[in-house]
Amino acid sequence: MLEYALTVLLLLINFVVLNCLLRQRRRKRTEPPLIHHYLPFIGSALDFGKDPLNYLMNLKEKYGDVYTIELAGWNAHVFANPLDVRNLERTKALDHKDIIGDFVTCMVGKNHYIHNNPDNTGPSFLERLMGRAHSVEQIEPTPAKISKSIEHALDSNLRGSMQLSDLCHIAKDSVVIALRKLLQDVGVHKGTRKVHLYDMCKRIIFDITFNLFFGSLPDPVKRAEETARFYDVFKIYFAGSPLMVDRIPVHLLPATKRALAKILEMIGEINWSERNNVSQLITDIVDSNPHIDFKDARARHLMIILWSAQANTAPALFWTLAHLLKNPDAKRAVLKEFEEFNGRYRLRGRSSAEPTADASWPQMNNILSLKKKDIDKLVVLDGCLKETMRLTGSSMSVRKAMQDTVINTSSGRQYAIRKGDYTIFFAPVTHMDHEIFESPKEYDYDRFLIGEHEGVLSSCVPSSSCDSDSQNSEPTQLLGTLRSRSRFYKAGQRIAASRSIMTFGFGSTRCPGRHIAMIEIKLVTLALLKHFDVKICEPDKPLPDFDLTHLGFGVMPPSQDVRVRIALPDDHNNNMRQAF
Ligand code: HEM
Repeated sequence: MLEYALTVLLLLINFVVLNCLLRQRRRKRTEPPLIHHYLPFIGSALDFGKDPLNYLMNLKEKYGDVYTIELAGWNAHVFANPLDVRNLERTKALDHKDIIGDFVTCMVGKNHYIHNNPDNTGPSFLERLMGRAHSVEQIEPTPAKISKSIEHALDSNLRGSMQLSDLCHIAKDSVVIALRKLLQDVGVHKGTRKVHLYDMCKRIIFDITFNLFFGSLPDPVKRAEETARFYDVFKIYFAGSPLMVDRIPVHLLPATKRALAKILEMIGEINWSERNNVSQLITDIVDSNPHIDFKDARARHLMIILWSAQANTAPALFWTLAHLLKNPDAKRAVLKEFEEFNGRYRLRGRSSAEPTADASWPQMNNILSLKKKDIDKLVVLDGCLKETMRLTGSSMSVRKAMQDTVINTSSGRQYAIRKGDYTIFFAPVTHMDHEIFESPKEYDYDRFLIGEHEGVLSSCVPSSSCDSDSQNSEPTQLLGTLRSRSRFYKAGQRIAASRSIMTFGFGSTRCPGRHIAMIEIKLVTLALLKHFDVKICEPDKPLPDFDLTHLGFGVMPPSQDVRVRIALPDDHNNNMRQAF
């Protein structure tokens, strides 16, 4: 009996080994160098997961700018030179729709597609959404039309400059209301309070995003209660979502599954007609199909928007603040620029936000009166955000070859790519490139600036004055001379600043929410650092490492939270009287 079992086992092992050998990919002459792995299917996944940047950089050193790895069953061609991004963008056969569709399907635990891919031979967008309850012909508008209108809604409402100005207008109220709610809840008006910075960023970004996109209840108390109810459920789902993206079946994550079901139910029950300022993006998505059966799919779609708008913005805000708090020169320069801007334009604003009953609480009129075009002028702040995006961005832009194709590289070589293969561009490979950025691991707040700034910044009136709330400083040459840096160089070739930071992906599919994300982060940063006294509790401790579970999504969250002390500035009341 034992002999029989052993023979079966040996046969089985032989079969598996033979199968793996036969299925092993063989490189064709025109294809990129192929890295062989000991573990079939898993391939590079373990090494990549441990230390992706070093793993890919070592391979680049050995094999050059383009090579092929097997990553958890995918044949992935890694492109490691930002000068090749333009060619990747231009290659029509490369597509991201299946990738996003797959990602979204993981996120909601069932088939759900954001784009209708005409090349898909499988069930279409609505067939998937509706579990085939209806044939495509029965549904009006058609799946392709709905998909198109959602794509259009994302594109026009998040990228158009008029629409962004409108969003910015609502966002500044949302920022002031969210900050006031959170900081008064922890008791900052009663004295210094210690809070966890990342936790605070997640709460603030949720409050802003939810009310900015989904609109808000007119009654401030009900608005706050509703936001808190949504956040309590959302945060459980959010914590489990990286595991869902890693394809852990949702039924193995009971808390996440319950939170997902609950949040979809809550979204489905929203009465849009009783809300103020529902964004055009959400209105367009809600209107994209009036069919009653679309309700569940619509809730899933809105949930994806809610998730996409938080997942990277919250960690990006955390790192922006953490780096500014760790680097007093950077913080001083940001506040100095804002003061000069205020001094020059004498910002005065009116809020649609309810005025606070507590007169000693900052009204933040200078934040409330900022317009998008004003924010665009704050180049030092913008430079700090870019530097943060560079240091913390881990986006992995993946495209699928929908047919056999050839990609040219900047070195003049051509590589054949097979239909069904993937191309990968991992942003940190560019962000940490010594040829493009000097000392790339360091935070250098003026890396993205050019102009005669050094003397001006360091000669800025003593730090206490730079930190003060005074609005009276005369404009100096600072605003006039500093500009955002528009290009970098690698191997003597120009790289546009937009391609030197790839945290938002690249090409036509670059994150549509990037502009509003930056606006939110800039508004919160200014409001918090300008109107409150914020300090890291343990200033000598280095900032935490990255939480690698979010690798490839965009911005990596911290592996640990950082405690900060927040208080109203000592001279708050005096300044308020002087300034307003
Ligand atoms: C710091 C903040 C953010 C970062 C780093 C970020 C990053 C990204 C990345 C890397 C992609 C994939 C792009 C590609 O495949 O090339 C993406 C897609 C997307 N992002 Fe963002 N994102 C941020 C904020 C937002 C916000 C605030 C929204 C608001 C709604 C948003 C909505 C989306 C959507 C809808 C997609 C899918 C686009 C499509 O496939 O058509 N993102 N984001």
